[in-house]
Amino acid sequence: MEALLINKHEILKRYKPVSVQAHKGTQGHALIIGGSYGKIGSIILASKASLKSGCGLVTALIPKCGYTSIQTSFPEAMVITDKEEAYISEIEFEIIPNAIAIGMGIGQHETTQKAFIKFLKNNNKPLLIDADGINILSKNKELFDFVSEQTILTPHRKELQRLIGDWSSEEEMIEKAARLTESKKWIIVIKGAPTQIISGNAIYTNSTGNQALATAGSGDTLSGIIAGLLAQGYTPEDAAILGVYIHGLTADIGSKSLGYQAFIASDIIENLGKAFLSLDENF
Ligand SMILES: NC(=O)C1=CN([C@@H]2O[C@H](COP(=O)(O)OP(=O)(O)OC[C@H]3O[C@@H](n4cnc5c(N)ncnc54)[C@H](O)[C@@H]3O)[C@@H](O)[C@H]2O)[C@@H](O)CC1
Ligand SMILES: Nc1ncnc2c1ncn2[C@@H]1O[C@H](COP(=O)(O)OP(=O)(O)O)[C@@H](O)[C@H]1O
Ligand SMILES: [Mg+2]
Repeated sequence: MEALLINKHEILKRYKPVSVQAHKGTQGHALIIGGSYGKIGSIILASKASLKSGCGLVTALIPKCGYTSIQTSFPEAMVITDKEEAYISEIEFEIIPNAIAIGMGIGQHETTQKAFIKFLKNNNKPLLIDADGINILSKNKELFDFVSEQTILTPHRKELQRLIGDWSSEEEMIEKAARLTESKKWIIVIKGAPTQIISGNAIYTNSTGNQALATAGSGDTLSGIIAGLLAQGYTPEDAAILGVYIHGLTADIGSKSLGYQAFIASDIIENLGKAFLSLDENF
């Protein structure tokens, strides 16, 4: 496998500044699906992160319990609510999204699992699967055939272990993950310190980020960033690489004033502007 470092040089090959002629239609529409009672925050974080990563529109598909909190805390998002109060029971939408992120906070209720399976069998949009979406895949491996090529999976190491089984070394972990990406043509973002991305026959190691990111919701936020980039038309590989880099850069920037303890996932979102501006300086 080719081993590459994700540094600014690598990023500037892939990054596209926003066109002067842009309007919200050209910037793409991200659909963020997930949340369950007590975990609506994961979708608020992911939705906000997607819009602040430059997509033009974002819609959140959540259970009814989350409606008021998301519309109040993040009025820019449009919202579709499930008929169920506490969990998602069906995944249906009229909108035509450019990219979808699913799984954050979604839980593993039997009905949610059935809805997720039906969604996978019908989806044809660029897709990111995170968190409980990955856990449902791990429990239903026959679903792998319905996860199309170029789908981005963003497991932390525990989620990865559920997906590919245990490993006795870092090399074995990479080998097992690479076997899966080779056969399914997925892109796997192994979140960690540092994060590594396996795509095609390459493994990319991120050069940004720090322990400020060891905080609830930082992965949900990364899923939103990558979905926002996917919606803008970045290829899945570029969206994953750029998303991981920018996500880590917000912590490098933000922890300078906040330190490591007080930096929380919302600070990732607050520092997205500075992170993108550091790339624009080169254009
Ligand atoms: N505010 C919210 O609504 C939040 C919702 N969340 C959602 O909560 C659900 C559960 O996510 P969790 O990741 O907490 O649950 P998991 O059960 O997947 O992971 C937690 C367990 O995995 C271990 N673990 C976590 N990260 C690890 C790493 N990098 N390396 C090794 N072990 C690791 C922990 O020690 C713990 O034992 C997900 O759907 C997630 O999206 C969380 O993201 C937290 C915030
Ligand atoms: N010590 C660390 N150094 C760099 N990145 C970290 C560190 N700890 C956590 N992260 C990053 O924070 C994110 C955690 O993701 P995840 O566990 O899914 O969070 P959550 O599910 O709570 O949103 C990942 O992107 C991971 O790479
Ligand atoms: Mg997570």
